Amino acid sequence: MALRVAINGFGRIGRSILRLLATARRDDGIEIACINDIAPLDSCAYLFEYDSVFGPFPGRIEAGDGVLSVEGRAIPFHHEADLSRLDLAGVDLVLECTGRANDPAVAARGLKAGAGRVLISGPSEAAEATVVLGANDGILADQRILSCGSCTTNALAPLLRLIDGLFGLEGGHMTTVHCYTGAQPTVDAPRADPARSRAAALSMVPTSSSAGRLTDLVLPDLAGRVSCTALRVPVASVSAVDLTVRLRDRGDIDARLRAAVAGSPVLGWTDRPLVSSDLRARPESLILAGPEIRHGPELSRLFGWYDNEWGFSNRMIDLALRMGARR
Ligand SMILES: NC(=O)c1ccc[n+]([C@@H]2O[C@H](COP(=O)([O-])OP(=O)(O)OC[C@H]3O[C@@H](n4cnc5c(N)ncnc54)[C@H](O)[C@@H]3O)[C@@H](O)[C@H]2O)c1
Repeated sequence: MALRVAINGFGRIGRSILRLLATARRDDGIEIACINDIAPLDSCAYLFEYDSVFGPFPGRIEAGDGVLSVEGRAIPFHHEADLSRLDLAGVDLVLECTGRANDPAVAARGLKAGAGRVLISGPSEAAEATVVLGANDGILADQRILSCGSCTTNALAPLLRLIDGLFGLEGGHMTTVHCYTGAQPTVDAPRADPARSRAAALSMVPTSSSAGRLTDLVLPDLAGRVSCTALRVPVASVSAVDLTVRLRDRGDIDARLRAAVAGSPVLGWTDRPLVSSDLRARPESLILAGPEIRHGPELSRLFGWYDNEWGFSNRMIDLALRMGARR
């Protein structure tokens, strides 16, 4: 039986998930029961059809009378600020993509509405656990509210898990070279964090990353070994992990890493001299870039690309299916 899913918050991640479920992952056995957003249906339908990053939707989109129709498949579309006011009986899982579910009351709204479980598309202290595929998915049980972590945590944690197992990770530092997101303004505007108050497309913006805290949460045995920062750059799509590490065993790192990545469900590898736009719409959590890896006398520099929207949305679907399999 198909997994019945509701999407709450039809922004970059909510729309990417629906686009995936209507295209590359159409046959995954997920039925969209409904979508909810505080923005009007017409605006949401327009942004779903015309996407500045992924291009026009390759199919027919129609909207009207509370329904978003994707290639003739009608999806009820609600316009409700408080999800708990909807009737979600029969919905197995809410994909909570509003960015507001750090608040326990918001995170629980889907359950209050009658849905079976909630998967949050970002860090959340309200979640019973944070699960990152390829890093700590062994802890997946019958939790009712889960967080899928962040895009950067999904990129970094599986890599740390892997290199610690292969070489022994003594310590390191990661900078995510991150495209701008909707959390940054297009022109200077007041924000609590001064760095994030500056025009997103005009400067490289050094700022913080939640990936350090979340990676420690997801990989408690490695907690405290890798610090994290972010450099937000004037690019609209695709980010990179730039990781400098001290490894115990330094023998034949590239070849062993490349062989191990070949068996990973979430990590990839490239030997090509790529730039960020080449990685748009890649489904992996992280694609290691062989040509960018360097080894100094004491430290190694690993580098990988990730499409923070598309890769992460694929992980949301993967995790939803894993949660659904426990129904
Ligand atoms: N953009 C990324 O690359 C990315 C990657 C991984 C995780 N995330 C996380 O996913 C979450 C969403 O990010 P995004 O980039 O999609 O943001 P976004 O701003 O593009 O989308 C959020 C959507 O939620 C809607 N919304 C806000 N309040 C609502 C409410 N009360 N009820 C219903 N809808 C509501 C907004 O109208 C908007 O359409 C954030 O927690 C973010 O950290 C984002």
